[in-house]
Amino acid sequence: MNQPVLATDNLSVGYHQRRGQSRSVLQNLNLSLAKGEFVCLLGANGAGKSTLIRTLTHMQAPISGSVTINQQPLHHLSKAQLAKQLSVVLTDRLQVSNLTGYELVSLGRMPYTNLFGSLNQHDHQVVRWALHATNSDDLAQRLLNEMSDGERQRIMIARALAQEPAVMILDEPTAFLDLPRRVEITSLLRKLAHETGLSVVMSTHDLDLAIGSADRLWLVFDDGSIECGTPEDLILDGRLAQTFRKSQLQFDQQRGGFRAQTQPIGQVRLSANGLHGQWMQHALERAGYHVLNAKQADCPHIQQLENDCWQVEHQPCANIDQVLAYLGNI
Ligand SMILES: Nc1ncnc2c1ncn2[C@@H]1O[C@H](COP(=O)(O)OP(=O)(O)OP(=O)(O)O)[C@@H](O)[C@H]1O
Repeated sequence: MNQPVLATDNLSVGYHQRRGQSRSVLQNLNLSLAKGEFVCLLGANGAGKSTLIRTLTHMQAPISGSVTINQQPLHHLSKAQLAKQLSVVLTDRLQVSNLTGYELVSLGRMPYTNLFGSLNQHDHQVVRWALHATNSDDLAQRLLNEMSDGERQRIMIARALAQEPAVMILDEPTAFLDLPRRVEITSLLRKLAHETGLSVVMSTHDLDLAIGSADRLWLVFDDGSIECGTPEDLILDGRLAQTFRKSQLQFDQQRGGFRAQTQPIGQVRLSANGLHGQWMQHALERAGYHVLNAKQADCPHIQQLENDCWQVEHQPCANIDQVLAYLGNI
């Protein structure tokens, strides 16, 4: 395997307390991030994601162990050297200001500019490239305080990209966004990783998006460890379900999502296929039924006649709503 771009060696992260004591939140981490890899960091609230991100980005000292970037320990790098290797996008609602998008992205060139911060031709080229790569050309002349949260997040990613780092680390970049914008930002980060060779770690609570787009997940467990793997391996071997086992949720291995753990209100048998069949199953489970497809079950049988045309026992139903209503009256 190629050398990792970012790696941790027996890293423990946490907080120093009074009287020289320390409280570690995550321990003995040996993480590695490859070139061009897109990783999502997942874990329950308070699991330690932000603490890890602050430590990986040198904003907080480790309790023990070390972090290296391109084989160099973080603490050996000057601020400017580190900024050329690593850029950070934090959770906090972005501070609105009267800078234009272009001016903000230009700030990403600070590690490369002279004392006065003047940009040369190459710097301007990189700024324009970063704007373009994040689909933000149209934001260049717009004021930050006139942008939506999604637009501001894109421009913050462009600023981080203008640093031309090897690694970009983002703490919940999709936290304040609606679903289409969350999908847009996640796809953008994945694309940047795969097309430009940037290595990206983003923490998120968007399980579906993480499963659907990350090359690997870093899963934070409540014992302070982190398990790494492809989303599919972590689903199949049950580790993803285990991460959130304390919450009253059940992980659905088939669909790759969590469901509230509830007692089923009854059993039904479903004979259906295709898209309509999938959504019928979804509706039945949402309504609280345990759905079987085995023939032996002695329970109401829902049969698909064609697309959204159903028969429950001998009752024809024209849509899912009618099936649920009929079942409710049996
Ligand atoms: N400044 C601090 N001093 C001491 N303990 C802290 C500090 N900040 C966070 N913690 C504790 O460290 C643990 C991990 O917090 P952290 O914010 O890293 O979790 P998280 O996974 O990012 O949570 P969330 O998903 O809610 O953002 C928590 O128990 C938290 O209370």
